[in-house]
Amino acid sequence: MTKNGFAVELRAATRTYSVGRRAVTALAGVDLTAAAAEFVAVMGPSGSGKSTLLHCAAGLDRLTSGEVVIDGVRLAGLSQRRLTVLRRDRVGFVFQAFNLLPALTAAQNVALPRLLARRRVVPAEVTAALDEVGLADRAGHRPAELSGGEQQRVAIARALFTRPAVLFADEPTGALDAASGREVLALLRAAVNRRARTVVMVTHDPFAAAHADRVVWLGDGRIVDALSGPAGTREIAMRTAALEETSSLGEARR
Ligand SMILES: Nc1ncnc2c1ncn2[C@@H]1O[C@H](COP(=O)(O)OP(=O)(O)OP(=O)(O)O)[C@@H](O)[C@H]1O
Repeated sequence: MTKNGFAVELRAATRTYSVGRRAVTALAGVDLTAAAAEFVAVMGPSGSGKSTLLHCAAGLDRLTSGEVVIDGVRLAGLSQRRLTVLRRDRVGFVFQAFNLLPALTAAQNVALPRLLARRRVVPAEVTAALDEVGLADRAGHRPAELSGGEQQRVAIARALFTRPAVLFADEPTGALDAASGREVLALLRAAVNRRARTVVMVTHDPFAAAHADRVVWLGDGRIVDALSGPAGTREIAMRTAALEETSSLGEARR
């Protein structure tokens, strides 16, 4: 944890892309922080900037202006090499499509980031990481031999294995059935409650967002609404519907 208690901070985060001669503003000055042991959900309509926010916050993409600080380290000041090291050591990422390596077993997938960092891997620790996601008995299975929910649980074990300051999750339940989605959300919640990890999750699903401590909504690259304190699925769904109505009215007027 940093002195100010934030695992991740975005300050006036702005990202524009050039598309031909046009500039597309994906993020237009976002201020967002996630405290240590906090679970933040990011919602908003398609194209509102959610993935861009997550990718910039995780150091997978660079801001055009503004700043990202992870665990007290400003990303802008880092060389490519140091950024890679910070991403490897301090950041976990879980994707909608699991992104496991198909040729490796569950255990090898979990151990891979540490092996790539040329760190020692203790087999018992890999087993413990898989045990924590309920898959100790699947350690030798390859992704094709696991269900989607099981693959995502391996991906979570892999992301948490380096004990990251922050775990970013991009629609982690988007490709899962309801029961598997619930298991994944319970694991993310447990990582916050039991391991004091910080989670920032992009989701379209109000039920998923209801697992967070705080929900923020993006619209046109800006934060347009926020709910602090745990909120129910209904409340989140109602706010989402209201914002989507406002944004489609805005589009119709343009
Ligand atoms: N690499 C890129 N080049 C050009 N434009 C981009 C790029 N990435 C994102 N954009 C644009 O930036 C805006 C925000 O995109 P982003 O993918 O962050 O939205 P999103 O909220 O994650 O959408 P979705 O829910 O559909 O995934 C969109 O207008 C998108 O077309």
